[in-house]
Amino acid sequence: MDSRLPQTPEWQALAAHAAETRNTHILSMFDAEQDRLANLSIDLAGLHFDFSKLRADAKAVELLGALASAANLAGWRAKLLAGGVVNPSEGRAATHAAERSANADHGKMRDLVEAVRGGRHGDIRYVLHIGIGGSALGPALLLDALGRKGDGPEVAVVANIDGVALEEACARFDPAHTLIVLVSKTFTTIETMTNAAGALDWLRAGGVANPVSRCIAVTAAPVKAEAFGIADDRILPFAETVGGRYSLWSAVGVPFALRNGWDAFAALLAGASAMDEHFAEAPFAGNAPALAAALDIWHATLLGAETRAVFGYDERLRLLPSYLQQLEMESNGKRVTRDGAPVGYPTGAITWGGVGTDAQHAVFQLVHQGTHLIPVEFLAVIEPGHARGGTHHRQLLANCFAQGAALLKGRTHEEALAKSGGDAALAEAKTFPGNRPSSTILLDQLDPRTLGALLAFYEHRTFAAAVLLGTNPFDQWGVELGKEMAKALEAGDTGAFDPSTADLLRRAFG
Ligand SMILES: O=P(O)(O)OC[C@H]1O[C@](O)(CO)[C@@H](O)[C@@H]1O
Repeated sequence: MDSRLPQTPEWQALAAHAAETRNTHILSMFDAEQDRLANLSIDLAGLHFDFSKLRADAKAVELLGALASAANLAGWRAKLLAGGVVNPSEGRAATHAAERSANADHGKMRDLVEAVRGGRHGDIRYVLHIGIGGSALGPALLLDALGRKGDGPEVAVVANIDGVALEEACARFDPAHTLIVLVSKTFTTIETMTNAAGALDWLRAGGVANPVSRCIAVTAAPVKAEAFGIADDRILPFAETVGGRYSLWSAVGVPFALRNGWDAFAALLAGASAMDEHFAEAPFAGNAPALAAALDIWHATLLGAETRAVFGYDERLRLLPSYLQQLEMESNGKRVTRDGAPVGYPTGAITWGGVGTDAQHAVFQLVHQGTHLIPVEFLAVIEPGHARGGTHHRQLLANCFAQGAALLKGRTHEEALAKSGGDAALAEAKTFPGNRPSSTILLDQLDPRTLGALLAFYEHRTFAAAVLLGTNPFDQWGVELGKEMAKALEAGDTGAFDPSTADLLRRAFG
């Protein structure tokens, strides 16, 4: 019995099975389970999920299914999708899926997007999107992945309070032709409000007489945006129940719609909606977000993998790891259950990653031969994102698939010896343990629809993991303390701080 885990039969059965099989070779699972590949593969909405190279056998999947039933995943999922309270610490629903349903009302956003793109707000060639966290990472990913296909204004996303970020973006743009989109759910975030003031100064200095008339606000606090001086017809509200890191489907996605047009934004929502339907209806073993979440917990909580790595073998997905870091770590980096009881077991893994093939030449040494257990997720797109011919793309995909195969198979000492002229020490250095878990997500193409489905998959996977862990994925109290302390520090309050912090403050501020 594992005393750190909940004392329920489902968790204890999982713990016992994990103890028995933690070193079972994944290749032997392929031998023992005739239909392993088919059982652990799911196809939907232009995405192919292959979980067969993860280190979980058929029994583990069955026990995870029992855990999902005991945790009432179906009930929580229904509650989420019906707009029930799934965020108890804030007494709120989480209505991001409603933003992409047939009933969502994006009329005001659409009118504004079409007016700007149609030239009815002047000759707008540039958009400065100012926002941070969930008010930046999703839009930045969409624009980086798909923006080069857009024909609307060029967009720069400015997040950091470091003035370098704003200065760099402004240097690219002409104030006479720039629209500012201020995105903040609360409309109080210090970074966004500071950058907003800086951007207005830049417009003013560039000869724009009434800079605030060049702003659009996207917020769940429209009264604050009005107080900032923004006219009602330029305020795009979204619901309090849409969490920042789940908000790109709401008006927070406006810069992508401005760049790529309304049809592209609608296709993004349609792809996400297809994933919502799948999540709502597919039984556990064939439900991509639910199964992925359960397998995440198997590796993180039961096998003790502290991190999980994500590598998109596609330049257009280079911002995916930072987007997922917020989605997964702000959601599932929790130390108490939704009832407020401390958990005694690992919750969300640390998400990190990069882009392939670059990462192979940087961090893969540790992934292949280091001492940590790291489930790796590979993403690749069958249709190339460029017109430079097949060589680039064949090599890109071959490298992606080779990494998963190498992590799985490894290289034995004997094989390494043959490559080391009989030098045993060298052979040991050249040995790869193998049996390292990975999953692969293969996209037919990267377009708004498939990207929408992919991001909705990650959202539901994050939610499903929280349900299995018994935690609340929709609050983020852990970001508050540092914010409060920064305010006090900035105001020069050295007294309340430890000697090291007080010294740093003296050195920097005098
Ligand atoms: O949209 P806002 O209110 O400016 O908040 C930005 C981000 O700050 C956070 O609250 C964390 O500090 C995120 O959850 C959020 O996405």
